[in-house]
Parts: sequence; C-alpha cells; structure tokens
Amino acid sequence: MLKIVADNKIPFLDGALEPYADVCYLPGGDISSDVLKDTDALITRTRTKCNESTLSGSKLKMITSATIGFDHIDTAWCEQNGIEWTNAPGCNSESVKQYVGAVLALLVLEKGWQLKEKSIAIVGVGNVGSKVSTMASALGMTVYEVDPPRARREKDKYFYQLHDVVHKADIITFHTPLTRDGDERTYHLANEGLLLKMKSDAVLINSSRGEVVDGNALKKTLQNKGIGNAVLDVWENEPNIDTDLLNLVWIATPHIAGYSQDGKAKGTQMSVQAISRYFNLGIDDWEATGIPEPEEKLITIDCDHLSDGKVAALAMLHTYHLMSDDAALRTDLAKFEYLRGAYPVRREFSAYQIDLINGSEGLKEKLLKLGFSKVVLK
Ligand SMILES: NC(=O)c1ccc[n+]([C@@H]2O[C@H](COP(=O)([O-])OP(=O)(O)OC[C@H]3O[C@@H](n4cnc5c(N)ncnc54)[C@H](O)[C@@H]3O)[C@@H](O)[C@H]2O)c1
Ligand SMILES: O=C(O)[C@H](O)[C@H](O)COP(=O)(O)O
Repeated sequence: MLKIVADNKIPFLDGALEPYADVCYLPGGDISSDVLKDTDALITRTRTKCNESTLSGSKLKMITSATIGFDHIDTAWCEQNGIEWTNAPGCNSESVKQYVGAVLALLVLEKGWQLKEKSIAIVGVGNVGSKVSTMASALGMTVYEVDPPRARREKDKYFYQLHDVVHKADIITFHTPLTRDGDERTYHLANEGLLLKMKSDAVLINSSRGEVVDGNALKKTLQNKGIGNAVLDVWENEPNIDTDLLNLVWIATPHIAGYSQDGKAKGTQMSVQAISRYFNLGIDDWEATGIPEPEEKLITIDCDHLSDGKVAALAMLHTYHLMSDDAALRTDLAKFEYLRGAYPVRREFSAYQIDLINGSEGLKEKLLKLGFSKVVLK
C-alpha cells in the first residue's frame, strides 16, 4: 500500500487519503530520513527542511507542500534525485491581503492616516502582491508595483524600480519569495542602504520571509528613528526571534499572515489533488470540507459622519483582530510555534456580508473590490 507521511499541523487532511494509503501524521520537526525510509509521498509545511540530510536514503517519489513558499525544499536536490515536488501557489494570498488590509485599517483608525494621500510600494507582485495592489487602489492609494522578474518577462506592463520609489513611498510591503542567488535574489533585499533611503515616517511591512529584511539593519534604523514603524509577521531565525527587534516594531506576529481557514483549506486541497494526480488516485477534484463559519458573519456599519476610508477600515478589522495576534506573541515569545499550531479560526473577507446604513453606491463598489462578497445598502 502507498505510504504517506504528513505534517500533523495541516488541517482538513484527516481522512482524505486514508482510503488509498497508509497515512502517518507527525510533527514537522520530527520528519527525518529515518521516518521517510519507506515512504512514497510527503505532505509538508515550512517546518520540515526537505534537503539531502532529510531525504537521502528515502524512497520518496513526491513531496507536496501545502504552502506557497518553498525555500524549505532543496528543489535542485529533489530534481537530481527524481523526487517530484509541488507547492500551493495562491492558496493563502487572500489571507495575506487581509493581514496587510488590517495594517492599513489600523493606520487609518489609530494613526489618523488618510489613505488617499498615501503611497505604497509593493515589492513582489505575484499572487499576494497583485491582491494587495488591487486593495490599495480600491482604497485610493498611489501604488508602485516593483517586480524585476515580471518586468523582464512582461514588456507591456509597467513596473517601478525599488530604488526609484524607496524615498517616496509611505509604506513598503514585501511579498517576494526568499532567494539567495542571482541578481534578483531577495536575501536582505531590505538592507541598511535601502532602509536609510526610506522616508522617516514610512512604514515597512514584511510578511514574506524573515531573511528578506536584514533584522540588524532594521533594528538600527528603528533605534535611530530612520523610519516611522515596522510590522513584522516573519523573522530571521524563527522561532528564536530577536527580542530587541520585537520590542522596536509596532506590530509583531508569529508568521500567521497566511493562516486564514480559507487559505489553509486551499493549501491542503492543492496538496491532496497533486498526490492524486501523481499516483492516479482518482480524487483530482477533492475539496476540503468543514471550514468553520465566522463568529459574526454580518457586519453592520452606520456610515453617517464616517469617511469611506474609515468604513473600509472598520469592515476589515471586524474580520481580523490583528492586534490580538500581536498581543499573544508579546505575552510569551517562547510560544511562537505554539501560537501557530493553535491558531484561532480566521475567515477571509469573502465569508462576510456588510450591511451599510446611510452608505452610497460608490462605497458599496469599493467594498466589493476589497473582496467582501455581499454588500447591502440599508
Ligand atoms: N507570512 C505568511 O504567512 C506568508 C503567506 C504567503 C506567502 N508568504 C511568502 O510571501 C511570498 C510571496 O507569496 P506569493 O503567493 O505572492 O508568491 P508568488 O510566487 O505568487 O509571487 C512572488 C512574486 O515575487 C516576485 N519577485 C521575485 N524576486 C523578486 C525581487 N527580487 N524583487 C521583487 N519581486 C520579486 C516574483 O516575480 C513574483 O511575482 C512567498 O514566497 C512566501 O515566502 C508568506
Ligand atoms: O509560504 C507560505 O505559504 C506561508 O508562509 C505559510 O503561512 C507557511 O505556513 P507553515 O507551513 O509554516 O505552517
């Protein structure tokens, strides 16, 4: 019988593959070469380093990661050794968009920002960056899209260069993969030189990979008040993160930007379907079921005396209490992995309906553009 090892923190998976395989669920950190010796397929997350030391001697035919990022997989080694690998592009892009949306909402409600007067540089315009771009445009922001690999490939679309916009963007948000080689590598893309060029009141957001931002340089910049604020969901050396850096950033979360239930379900679904295709299991259209409903599915807002920006901010924060994630991490840094494993139910904008009292058609259109599935003028 087919033997599959799966990370035990991948939700919605239980039962999906059991009719076709012997499935063994293990903590990501316990998946070793010993465990994989007689395994055909591995369903993984970022917490298992899939490299020579974990994989050699195994009879693995395929690895599928229920994540978009695949810097935990030594893809060259897999390819040289005949191991097929897949990831889950786009699975959690709406979730990361929601995370960035919550940051924008807090800038409006807590820092008094008028987003229409602000600009955002989006570094990496793939699945996540494109959605952040649409959201920021819907909120009236000036958007600078930066993506050198796409700029090379897509001659008919305009992309900005990071060095041309770094000094004028009010927000710089990173959505690139972590890459360490080549001219377009992203390791320490935000280095001291770049941080020094940012506006002194600008906000840096990193929800890509910790190593895309040089943590020591960011610490120095924040200590010298070189930028206004930083928001970090990802960190160098997770889960052993730099406490001094954490104490300097405005919002600190334990790598959960992509942790909506919707995103998790899609990641699992893409993994199961990939296994089915590879081993001809006949469940190529398998879908995750049992996604819990949000606690308060209906958002009612009286728009009287509220700007459109404030209404959007209230709606976005209703779906996601970002500051609860920040508070939980600050309470006990040692719980970084625990908080990820026990993450509460979060649903994306599309799971909600908004009822607007005293709202306008224009505002309704904007909220629909943000991704809310139903907006009703009352
Ligand atoms: N914090 C989280 O929970 C979370 C969730 C999802 C994704 N991520 C991270 O965010 C990354 C982006 O996610 P995605 O789904 O948009 O991936 P994606 O692969 O769809 O998009 C990445 C984009 O970055 C661009 N890029 C590559 N090198 C670049 C460079 N040097 N400068 C600018 N752009 C560059 C690519 O051309 C591509 O368009 C993932 O690789 C992952 O590491 C984190
Ligand atoms: O790359 C991704 O998809 C995200 O970073 C994702 O949130 C990682 O989740 P993990 O595998 O660490 O649970």
